[in-house]
Amino acid sequence: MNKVQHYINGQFMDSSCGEFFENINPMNGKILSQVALGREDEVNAAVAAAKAALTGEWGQMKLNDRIAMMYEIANEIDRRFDDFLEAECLDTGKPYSIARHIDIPRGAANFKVFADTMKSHAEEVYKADTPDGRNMLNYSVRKPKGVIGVISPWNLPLLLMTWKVGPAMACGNTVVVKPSQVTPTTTSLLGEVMSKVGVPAGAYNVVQGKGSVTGNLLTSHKDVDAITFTGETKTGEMIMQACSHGVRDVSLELGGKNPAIVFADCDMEKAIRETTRSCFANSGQVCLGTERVYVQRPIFDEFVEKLKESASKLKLGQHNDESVDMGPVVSAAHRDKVLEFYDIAKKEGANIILGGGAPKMEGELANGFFVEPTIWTGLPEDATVVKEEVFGPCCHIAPFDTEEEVIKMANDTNYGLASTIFTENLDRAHRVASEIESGIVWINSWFLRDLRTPFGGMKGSGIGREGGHYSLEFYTELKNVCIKM
Ligand SMILES: O=C(O)C(=O)/C=C/C=C/O
Repeated sequence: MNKVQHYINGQFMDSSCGEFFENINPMNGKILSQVALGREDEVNAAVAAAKAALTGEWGQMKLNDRIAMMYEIANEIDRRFDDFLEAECLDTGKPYSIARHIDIPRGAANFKVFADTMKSHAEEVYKADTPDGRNMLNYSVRKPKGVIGVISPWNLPLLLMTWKVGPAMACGNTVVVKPSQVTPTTTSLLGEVMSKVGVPAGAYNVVQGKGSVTGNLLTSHKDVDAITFTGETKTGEMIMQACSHGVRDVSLELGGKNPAIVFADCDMEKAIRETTRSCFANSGQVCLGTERVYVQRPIFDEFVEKLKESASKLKLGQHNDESVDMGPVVSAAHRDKVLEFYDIAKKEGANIILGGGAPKMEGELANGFFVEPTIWTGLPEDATVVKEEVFGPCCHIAPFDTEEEVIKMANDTNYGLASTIFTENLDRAHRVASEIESGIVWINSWFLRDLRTPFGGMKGSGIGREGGHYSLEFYTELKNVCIKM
């Protein structure tokens, strides 16, 4: 049986308690591997190794050498592309067709983009008069924050973990990563990359385990200088509380209930294609995904019919079948949660345009955690699946008449992460984009990413922005130095 171990101080190891937990394959419910269960000993060892590395070989490394090492890590991820692809798809159930183009390429890109940022980033310098007729020069310098706790989610495990580890390490920090218990493998695989590249021991550490135990130990550890987390809003609130002890910085990218706004003057083919992606890609398990669709009344019936037709063509199946569009959701627990929302929608009187349950799968996939792509209409704006994040392959479509009305509906949520707008009237596109309360707005597109842009949510969707120099703001301490001349 495969084992997934901790990676601490440059070494793979089991837990001192000798305990493991099972990693389950979402495609068939079978055991994939035994995963070391991290507890106090492992968290303490990982944090101690990370802290020591700050003053050891890693902390003393010259900037250019560290930048070069970031590129080497990216190149090694590329060299082991197929290993990362297989590991990620087996852990998550996502098909090659998604992981090959999104998850794994971003694993490498997330190191390269921050190596580039470190090379080109300029700091501010100000020259000013002083009261005694002389001058002063003020300049700022950045120092790494120290030991960064990284708690990464199960929907895009490698992408979202390296979206934090890349900038953190590029800025000279050390990291202790606690991946989700349901998707442990690629964090340990990245440990093999770090060893291969010769990253000094202690710079990158992984403690496997359960959020309620290992995660809590990490976020409350006094030698962890800052925490970055992507995941559910409730968990984010708890992590923020833990960080208040010792006044430690926290970066949170949390949940969303993202609206798509489709105007009657849209390019219908584009709107259908992009909304099919934003609702159903990755089995709807994308924080940026769409779960509310607002369509201007004159095209409402046509849009519903065409989205139903598009979604009904999605092929569910095995991760390594290149023709498969959608796999299972990540775990039995998440499958049950999504199906519970499906039942609630039915009870609250939804028109079920498509899906609404679990599909009949053949062979060993019959034990997989599959749910049907689902489309509802006819629910009021205060319905459960219109207000709460399902995080599954589903959406509710509602009609609207005026721009003012739809902006109000779109903003009537505790979240504020992402939104999409479909219109060929660019004045309207920019006008509506400026009114929508979300950190990210895509116009006539979805999940197009320039990694230098500010990425993050407002309201209950999080705190802080990641990407380009925005990540530097979080992963460094900024110091101002003033010289009198
Ligand atoms: O594209 C990104 O950088 C990113 O963070 C994606 C997040 C998706 C969350 O589910």
